[in-house]
Amino acid sequence: MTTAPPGIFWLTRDFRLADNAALRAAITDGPLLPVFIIDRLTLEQGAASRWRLGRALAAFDAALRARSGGRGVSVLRGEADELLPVLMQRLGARRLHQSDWPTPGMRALQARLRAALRPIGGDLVLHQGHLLLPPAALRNASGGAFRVYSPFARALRRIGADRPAPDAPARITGFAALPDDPDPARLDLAPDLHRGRAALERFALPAGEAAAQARLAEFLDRAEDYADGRDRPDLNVTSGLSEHLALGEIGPRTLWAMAAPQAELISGQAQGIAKFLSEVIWREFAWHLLIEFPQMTDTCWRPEWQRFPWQKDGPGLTQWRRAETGVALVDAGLREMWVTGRMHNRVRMVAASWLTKHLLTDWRAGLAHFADCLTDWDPASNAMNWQWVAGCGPDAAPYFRIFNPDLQARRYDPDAAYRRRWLAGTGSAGTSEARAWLDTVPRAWQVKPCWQPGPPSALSAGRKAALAALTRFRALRPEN
Ligand SMILES: Cc1cc2nc3c(=O)[nH]c(=O)nc-3n(C[C@H](O)[C@H](O)[C@H](O)COP(=O)(O)OP(=O)(O)OC[C@H]3O[C@@H](n4cnc5c(N)ncnc54)[C@H](O)[C@@H]3O)c2cc1C
Repeated sequence: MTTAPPGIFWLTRDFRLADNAALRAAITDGPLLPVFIIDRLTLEQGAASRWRLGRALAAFDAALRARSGGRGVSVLRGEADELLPVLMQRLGARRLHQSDWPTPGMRALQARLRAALRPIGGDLVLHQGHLLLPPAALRNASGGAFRVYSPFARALRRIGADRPAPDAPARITGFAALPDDPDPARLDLAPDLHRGRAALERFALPAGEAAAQARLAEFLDRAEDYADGRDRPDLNVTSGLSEHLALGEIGPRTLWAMAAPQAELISGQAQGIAKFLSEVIWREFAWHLLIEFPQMTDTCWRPEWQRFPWQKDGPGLTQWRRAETGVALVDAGLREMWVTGRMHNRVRMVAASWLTKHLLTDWRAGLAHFADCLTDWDPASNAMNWQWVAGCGPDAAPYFRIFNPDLQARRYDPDAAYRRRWLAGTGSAGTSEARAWLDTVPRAWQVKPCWQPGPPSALSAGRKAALAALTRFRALRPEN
């Protein structure tokens, strides 16, 4: 008896059953064989994001097994362009389905894979799922890509993002597991997680598609506070959906389809949900920019900024990485990120501004640290936001916009609850969050058990030095 060839679904960042065109297409090709590959691109990702990816994979595997008579994801180690052609030839499969994840590294890999498939008559079929709309659907009046957020957002709203998102298939016929298949639930994708996994595990939010949908529903019920409260790190106001979106545990289309009608129907929620959707459009904007300008992750969007004399290294950067700058809001945020893999957006902006403006340090050093520590790491959002804060990105903050972290703290953390949570130290007033940070930092850092503020003059001196350097640079390059 010959076995029918499988429908191969190459999982990358789309750990969901619903709203997954690649999965659907694979199912129509034959019994489903979902394959995840631990390749160079996976291993190059930051440790926290890899750790989170492992949880997404395990949750997806469990959800899939529940619908396919126990058949889960096959995990391979190696390079996709070497493994997949051999696998397809062996199993007689012609097509390989993937949800497109349009990073520069993935684009290069897809090109190599296509070249390797050609001689055997195989084909890589890309499906949309990571974005609301493909870049070709959103062009400015001259047919080019938008470089400014507001017209981009207006165009997206005009076209509308509310396409129907297909449900998860009720039952799936699975293909037999591959020999020597490791169990996704037992895989450790981040053995090099240098702060240990205890803290991340303790503070982790539930992973997986069901958790993502529940989180969205729970957020929509309390969205009325979002417009006014989203900048407050001391409150639980934002959705916390970024990890789920980054890993494709929920598709942006599903999110839009669930949220947008509520913005119109439920009085009191409308403003909050509209603001929330405008943030989701920032994510979309970041990806459209990355597709247009793949160098964005390591090259200044504005070419003249390539010459800015950033500090590359030094004690300021080390203190910043170790959350010992002496600036309360900055250190609190960096500690939160170290321990939980998350950091509130307002605090990300202030921490990034401190590094790039007060310390005049290269935004790429900050981007790399965030990429290593964030569980919601997203190459497009990370790069766009770092460039925005540093002033060298598209539609960026003006060069003279230098956040005053103390003013920001007073405004957005008015009772100092957030700062206390992360900086309280080990004494009787210590919080479990602050202790968790002390427990997880490497001994070699020799951090002090009690957080100490830096000299108040650092704020004004840093601001003055930054303004002077930025003004000098601007005078040299008036096109800035
Ligand atoms: C320097 C810096 C680096 C960042 N790096 C990342 C990153 O690696 N991954 C990431 O997902 N976000 C990044 N952000 C954006 C933002 O901080 C997070 O998306 C947000 O904090 C996630 O929390 P939330 O899901 O509760 O957001 P909510 O306020 O509930 O927003 C809903 C969704 O909108 C999107 N969103 C919100 N704000 C932004 C924004 N400024 N830019 C792009 N999309 C946004 C996210 O997908 C988010 O989940 C970065 C911001 C800064 C300033």
